[in-house]
Amino acid sequence: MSIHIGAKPGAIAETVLLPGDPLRAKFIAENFLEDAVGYNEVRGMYGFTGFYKGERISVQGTGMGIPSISIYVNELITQYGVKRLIRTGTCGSLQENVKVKDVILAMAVSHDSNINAQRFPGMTYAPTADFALLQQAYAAAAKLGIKPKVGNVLTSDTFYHDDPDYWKRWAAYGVLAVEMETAGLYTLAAKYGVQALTIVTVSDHLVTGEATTAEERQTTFTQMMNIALETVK
Ligand SMILES: O=P(O)(O)O[C@H]1O[C@H](CO)[C@@H](O)[C@H]1O
Ligand SMILES: O=c1cc[nH]c(=O)[nH]1
Repeated sequence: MSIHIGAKPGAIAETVLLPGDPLRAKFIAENFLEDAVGYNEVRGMYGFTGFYKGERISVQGTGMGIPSISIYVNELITQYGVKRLIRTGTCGSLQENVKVKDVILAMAVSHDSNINAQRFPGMTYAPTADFALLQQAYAAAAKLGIKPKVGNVLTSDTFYHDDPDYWKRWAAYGVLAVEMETAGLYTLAAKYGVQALTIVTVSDHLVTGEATTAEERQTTFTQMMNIALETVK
């Protein structure tokens, strides 16, 4: 057991899917994995291990924001030997041509994270996806008939910004969408020499104001799960 994950040694696979929402972790385990067994309920942050087409895979909720995902990613890598981490999350589109329910592969990530600002004082680190995983995910998506957007996303520490137009600067520089964890995930994966990729589905649109319901976010964004699972099978 680690401080925040109640799993026995060996109970977590080397490949882990990471949704922010623990109920999405449960949904993935129940609908996409065979013989899934729960290994964590600490803080209600569900974790399960099962099989997808014979490949042993775990799925672990991470909570929201870099501080929360960093706790799980640190413990998964350093205490459970996890080697491949794929975030399956939601995001807000910053571009007219990136529509609600589109899937994005985060090739790189911009951020306003104070955690990385403290980690690299006076310097700027550019967190990026693992190239092999990115390539495999793009190929897997093509085989599934899905054409994901690929590019730069924004990881923000803040969901409710004081300035409602804060995102427009990022949008002007081609950033596709905003979420809250990928900069932390990619930075820790680089630190520990393991593979990471973020696949996100657009749940709402900052340009048009469109939005999806919590239930849709939990249960209908299945393309990204299929891409993630086909990537690592
Ligand atoms: O749906 P998840 O994976 O939680 O991702 C997005 O949703 C949350 C905000 O509503 C943040 O965690 C953001 O990154
Ligand atoms: O972090 C997030 C996720 C979805 N939509 C947003 O605007 N931000």
